[in-house]
Amino acid sequence: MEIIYNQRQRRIQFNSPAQTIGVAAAAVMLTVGTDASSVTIKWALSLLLNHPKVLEKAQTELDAQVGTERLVDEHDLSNLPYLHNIISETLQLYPAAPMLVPHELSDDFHRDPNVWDDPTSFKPERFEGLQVQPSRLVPFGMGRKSCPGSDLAQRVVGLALGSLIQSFDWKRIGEEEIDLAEGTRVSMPKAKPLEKTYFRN
Ligand code: HEM
Repeated sequence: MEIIYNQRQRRIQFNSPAQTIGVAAAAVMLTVGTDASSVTIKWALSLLLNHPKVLEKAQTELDAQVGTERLVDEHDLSNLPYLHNIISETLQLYPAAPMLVPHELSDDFHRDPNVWDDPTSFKPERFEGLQVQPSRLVPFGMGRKSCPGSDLAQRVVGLALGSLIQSFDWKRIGEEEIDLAEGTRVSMPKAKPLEKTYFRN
């Protein structure tokens, strides 16, 4: 591909309209991919705030595997199965890019009671011992057109979520549970923004 910088007009040109469309589409996908990852982190934190015992278990795993002197890094991820289970369960319940998959027939495929026991409950334990590969999760799509960013997304979400769990003791502001209503953008954000109080002893 030939990319030309047009100095007078101060803009980058591609040598065909098809290339321009291709590069624009890639930029959109990268933006949507980044958005999907950050939306997934917010859903995971919201679910953890509503399930303090799961949060405590994740913190215990991080403290045992990584310790309290440093933040989680990429090499630790393979030793943090429970953190992965939380991410898998979050993606099953709130897949961050449902509107990217126009060829999916059922909008509730990720909560199918024929596939998942008690599908609407947040139970990361259901993935225990399953060795789930990110690319095999339905929220990343299936087959040849499945998400090429699934591995990256799992790492980014794992590192960000792990660091947030390590660094703060997350608590809800009051007794009331976090509202888990779904918004309507492409990456299915939370309808209501996540508010929280947090501290780490
Ligand atoms: C939690 C985060 C993410 C989720 C849930 C997600 C989900 C999806 C889904 C459902 C598709 C459509 C698959 C299909 O058509 O069957 C898709 C496509 C795609 N995703 Fe992701 N994605 C995420 C993160 C990312 C990241 C981080 C990147 C890249 C940096 C990325 C790049 C792409 C690209 C380029 C496509 C289009 C593939 C094609 O049409 O051939 N995604 N993603």
